Amino acid sequence: MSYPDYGKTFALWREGAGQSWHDYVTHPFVEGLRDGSLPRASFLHYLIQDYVYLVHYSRAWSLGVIKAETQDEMKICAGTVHALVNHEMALHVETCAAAGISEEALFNAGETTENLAYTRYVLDAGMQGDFLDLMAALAPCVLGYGEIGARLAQTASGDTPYMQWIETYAGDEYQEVCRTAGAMIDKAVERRIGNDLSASPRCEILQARYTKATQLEVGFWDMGLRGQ
Ligand SMILES: Cc1ncc(C[n+]2csc(CCO)c2C)c(N)n1
Repeated sequence: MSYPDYGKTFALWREGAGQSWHDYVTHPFVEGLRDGSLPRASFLHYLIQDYVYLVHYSRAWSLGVIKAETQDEMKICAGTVHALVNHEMALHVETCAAAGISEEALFNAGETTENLAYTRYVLDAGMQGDFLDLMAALAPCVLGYGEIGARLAQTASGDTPYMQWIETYAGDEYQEVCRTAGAMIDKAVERRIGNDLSASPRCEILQARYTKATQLEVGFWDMGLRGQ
């Protein structure tokens, strides 16, 4: 099956991540969302951890504002921080509130090791490196959920209780976010490396960051499944 077009850097990194990418986007947790078999307790466990994830993930996009070299990069990073803190997290708060879990409980939830490993890895990639190192570690999250949403919208059972989750990521608004992020990454590569990333000495390390973040996404789904 084809995948969405989020630009040429995404296509290269996605291909380079190979089996890890496949494991991420077709994980049993994702299949459980698609066919509705995912236990509610697993979903809630995932959502609570994901709230904490988004706190640190927002910090990583804030680092993007610091590492940006153009106005366009700065605007997109600042806009993403705003969207995360004021909108994306609200979705988690709403769903958890309906299950009797308060925002304070979410903010103070104990962080699992898989969760901590992922976000601190991304932050460290950004602190050690430049804007591209940070983007390579951030990209699997943004673009992976876009690809997952687009696929699930076409194949999900009509009666899955997770349709709202699927529609959030499959919807035009989120797909546009992915295209904008993909185009911004292509421009950032062009500016710092030129038009042939695969021939650059930086290619290997950027790919390693992208692949590692992808594997940490797989670990995050595994963690979600354990919350049954
Ligand atoms: C573990 C984990 N990975 C990816 C996402 C997806 N995601 C995180 S922030 C965001 C908005 C755009 O930056 C999206 C789609 C998630 N929620 N949790």
